[in-house]
Amino acid sequence: MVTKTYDNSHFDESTNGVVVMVEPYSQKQQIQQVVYRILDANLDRAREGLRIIEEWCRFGLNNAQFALECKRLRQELAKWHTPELRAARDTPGDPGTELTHPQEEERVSIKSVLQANFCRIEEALRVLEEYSKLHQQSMAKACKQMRYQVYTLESNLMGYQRHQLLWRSRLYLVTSPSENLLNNVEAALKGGLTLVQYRDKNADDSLRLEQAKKLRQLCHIYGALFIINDRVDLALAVDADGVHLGQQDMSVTVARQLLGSQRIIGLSTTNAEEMQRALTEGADYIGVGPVYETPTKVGKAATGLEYVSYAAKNCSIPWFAIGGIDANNINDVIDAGAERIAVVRSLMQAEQPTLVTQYLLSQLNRIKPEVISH
Ligand SMILES: Cc1ncc(COP(=O)(O)OP(=O)(O)O)c(N)n1
Ligand SMILES: Cc1nc(C(=O)O)sc1CCOP(=O)(O)O
Ligand SMILES: [Mg+2]
Repeated sequence: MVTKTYDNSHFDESTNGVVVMVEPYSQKQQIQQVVYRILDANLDRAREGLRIIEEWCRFGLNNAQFALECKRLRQELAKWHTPELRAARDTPGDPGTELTHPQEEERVSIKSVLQANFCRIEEALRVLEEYSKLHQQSMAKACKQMRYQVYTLESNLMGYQRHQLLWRSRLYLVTSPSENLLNNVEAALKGGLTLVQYRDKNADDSLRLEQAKKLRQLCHIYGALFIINDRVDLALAVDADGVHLGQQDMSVTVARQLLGSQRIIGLSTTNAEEMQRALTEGADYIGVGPVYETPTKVGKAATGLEYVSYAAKNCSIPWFAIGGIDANNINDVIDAGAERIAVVRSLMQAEQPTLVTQYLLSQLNRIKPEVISH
């Protein structure tokens, strides 16, 4: 005789009212409810994350293409969010609503908001893919496809943001070894700097790696781009925004194969021929110089302002005049046609890098914004 009772027991006339155990059926139903709750929660999670990204694409970037892709994905998810899944919701009984992670509270920039939400969507889609295998195979397949579409969206959007910021950047700080490296760079970032290159020709790799990681983090906090001089491997190791190459370094073509299209590749040029090669090989920006002879790059002859004027007329990608530029001669360089400059000593040896950054930017910003285009 069965004496145990179960929630999903039923009255069976054939046994004269004796309670019949239907445990296998009951368990199956309970598991189905759990699966439905998981699907319901993760459909919401993925859609919320997409909405957050969509708002930035729409209002922050004014980019209809990215915004539409987010909307399309949200709508596709909505199709799978059926009433039976919604009916399984039990928010008061969900212990997860109380759990937060400290990182959820930390959002230092738009980039970190976007990255956190892409991560959230991708995780949710992975959960949906796995659990919907217990519910509906076609849903599992669709979620897998959507996950790959979100990876593509992430890569395209993050790359787009990088390139937008590159085009908007007018002042570029190339660092030199300094005991005050981080403080100096931070002071310049406080002045509005948006582009930083880590350059140390002599340090050990372990020190380079340590400093590059710290600088990347700092730039990330201030929403600035972080580029590594010479070394593609280091750029990848610290997840930098890109690399700056010289004529003697690895070619742009090979660097592009290693870094992909979303990261930035810059190339030094000293003449029209090198500029043309940089354009043909697909560099994202070039250095134009040395405009003046400089102790920072001993032995490299100055190109003078003529090459600056040539770049102003012929270069279709962002270019930075570099070499011996400071607060005293910046207006000569601007008058020759420069819209963007790169400096080492002017900021690394400044007593007040914030003020010097603000001054240099104020001079560069006198150039009409419509001149700088993408
Ligand atoms: C913005 C910018 N322009 C030029 C250079 C010089 O690069 P390169 O010729 O490779 O010389 P090193 O900097 O490696 O000594 C640069 N770093 N940045
Ligand atoms: C690193 C570098 N590259 C140059 C080039 O012309 O390719 S000039 C340069 C040094 C620029 O330093 P400063 O601002 O102190 O003169
Ligand atoms: Mg180099």
